[in-house]
Amino acid sequence: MSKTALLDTVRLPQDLRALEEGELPRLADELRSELIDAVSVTGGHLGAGLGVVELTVALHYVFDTPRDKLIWDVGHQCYPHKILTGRRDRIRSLRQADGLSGFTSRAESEYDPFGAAHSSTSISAGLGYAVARDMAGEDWRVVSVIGDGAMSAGMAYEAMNNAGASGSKLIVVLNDNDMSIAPPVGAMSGHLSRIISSKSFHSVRSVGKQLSRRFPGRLKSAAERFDEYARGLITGGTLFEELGFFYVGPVDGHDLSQLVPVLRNVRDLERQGPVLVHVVTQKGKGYTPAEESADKYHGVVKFDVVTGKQAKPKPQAPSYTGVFAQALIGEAERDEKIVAVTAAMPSGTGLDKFGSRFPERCFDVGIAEQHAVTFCAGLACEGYRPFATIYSTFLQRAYDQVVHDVAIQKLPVRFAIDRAGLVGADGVTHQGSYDISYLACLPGFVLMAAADEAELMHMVATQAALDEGPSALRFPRGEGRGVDLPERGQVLEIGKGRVLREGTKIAILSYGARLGEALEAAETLASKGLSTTVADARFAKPLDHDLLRRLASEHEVLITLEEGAVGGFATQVMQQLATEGLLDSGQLKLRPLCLPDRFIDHGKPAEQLAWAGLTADDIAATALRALGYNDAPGRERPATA
Ligand SMILES: Cc1ncc(C[n+]2csc(CCOP(=O)(O)OP(=O)(O)O)c2C)c(N)n1
Ligand SMILES: CC(=O)[C@@H](O)[C@H](O)COP(=O)(O)O
Ligand SMILES: [Mg+2]
Repeated sequence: MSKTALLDTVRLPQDLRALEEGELPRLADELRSELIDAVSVTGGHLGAGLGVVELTVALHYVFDTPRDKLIWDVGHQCYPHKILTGRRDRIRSLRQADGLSGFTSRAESEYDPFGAAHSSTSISAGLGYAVARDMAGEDWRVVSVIGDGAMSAGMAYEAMNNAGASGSKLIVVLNDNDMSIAPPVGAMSGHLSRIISSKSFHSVRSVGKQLSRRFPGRLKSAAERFDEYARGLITGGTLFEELGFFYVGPVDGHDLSQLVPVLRNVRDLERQGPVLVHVVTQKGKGYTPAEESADKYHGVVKFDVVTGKQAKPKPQAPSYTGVFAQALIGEAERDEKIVAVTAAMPSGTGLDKFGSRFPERCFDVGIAEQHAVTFCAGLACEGYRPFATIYSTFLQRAYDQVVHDVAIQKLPVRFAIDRAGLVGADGVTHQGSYDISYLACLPGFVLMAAADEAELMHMVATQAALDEGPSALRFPRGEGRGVDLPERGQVLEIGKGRVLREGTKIAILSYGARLGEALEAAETLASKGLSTTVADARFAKPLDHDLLRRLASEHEVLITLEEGAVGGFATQVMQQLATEGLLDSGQLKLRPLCLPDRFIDHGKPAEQLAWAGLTADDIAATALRALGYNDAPGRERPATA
């Protein structure tokens, strides 16, 4: 029999449920091998999936998915679930154009009842499902699987507060691997560690086995006895119980002989209200390179399965994140009031470097973007200069804090918005598409976007010096353009852009990192005898009114360019031009190039840029069409879907 024969017989969870319980460890081993092999060719999130292999097998074995709803928090650990739910044949297309999503997706499978990728939504969604089920008088189960890192977010507590007081039956599996992307932070993490290190943890190993012997079946009496037994032996004094949950655990999440009977009994518990099963796992489990690495192979590029060595391409230029971190460290050397805050993304934002240099001035608040923003607001009230360093997509979660706690109070919180624009393989949930739109409408904000890494340094210096009110600086994922870096950033004049190339017929006004494409398009147009100006707006707010007037009155075509959604920079420009009456004559051919009004899926960044119609060819074609060259190369850019 071939090594993967058992996994080959399992296309769907119903096949898995036909196996003998004793066969499950072997299936788990094969599943783990398949996961490692698949991710070695696609890259992606590996450590979290390795840690839930046994849990995934046990959940699909015990619960009647998809009738029972299994909701994974974040969804970055769901590759084993995808392999077992009819998607094994496409697993090597993960995160690639037209391939499987790297997260759960309702559009992809009936086994994904709720789409995710941002954390800590699973208990709320699960409770919604459970209440809907009860109102409809139906009887399926709902299981939400949430990590210890995701437990640090406010939403998880809001949901537990609601669930604990509700009579709806909801099963929450807390997958506690004592890791977030970085080591977990905060008091809750300490609470979980204390539960695990308490006596009850050591007894549960035997308790799990006892349970399986004593209560093997689905009989009501067994379930009731389990209820009593568990109450007496494996619960006690947890925060979850205080919140109205029936707490079960901790359970060894890699021991199927514990997991299966415990889950089975929880499934059959004749008790209303929510249950929390505390499962202890190891991130990266079963793959030595992952287990031994500091980040447990949370996210990897393609790698060699034997050595675990990742195929990281040699960088051509420093990353924006790296330059940001160095620039901020430089500013902080000169200004002791500068502090920096991350919401569980120290390495992704470069604040790990800042934290090494200034441990007392760097704060990882956990997955808690809302708190991060208001925490910064409080720091600013006392004269500190906080940099709230948050990915564009995750800052969405803290919008009211940005408006209510920062903007209305005119507090000088500096938002350093990394991953602004298209992010590649993480896809639709992680695109940094909206920050320009959602910030530019707020009075008093200063908004900047870096066209290259030297500009990024100037903008960090500008933010550091800006004490009057809130500011935001956006920059993309990945490498910079390889420009020379200054010794230190220079403070820029607020609201002033710069002209990089003078022309007479066409003007391209770029905001942010697509300036390179604008310059390339200008070359193409110039080669056709069409003289083209290229300007870098630097600021979306306040706008450079003089520059706008000049570009609008001295050119036949004005193209605005940004890697952001409709309602962003172009909207600000059009508003200003219209207000000044510069559109009244009807002479100017104004063409806004921004992200199309649809969600952009996973793929390579270059593919996504092409889908969005923001390549140099697209820019040139837009100018040509505006001038009546209807046979211009490039695609007609759809305004909407
Ligand atoms: C709102 C939000 N902030 C940040 C992230 C980035 N992020 C993805 S996974 C993760 C760690 C989650 O830790 P945990 O829930 O314990 O899962 P584990 O990776 O340990 O399995 C973080 C911070 C996110 N997805 N969503
Ligand atoms: C699941 C998640 O939200 C993070 O792991 C994210 O994928 C990190 O993205 P970067 O690779 O851009 O840091
Ligand atoms: Mg974790």
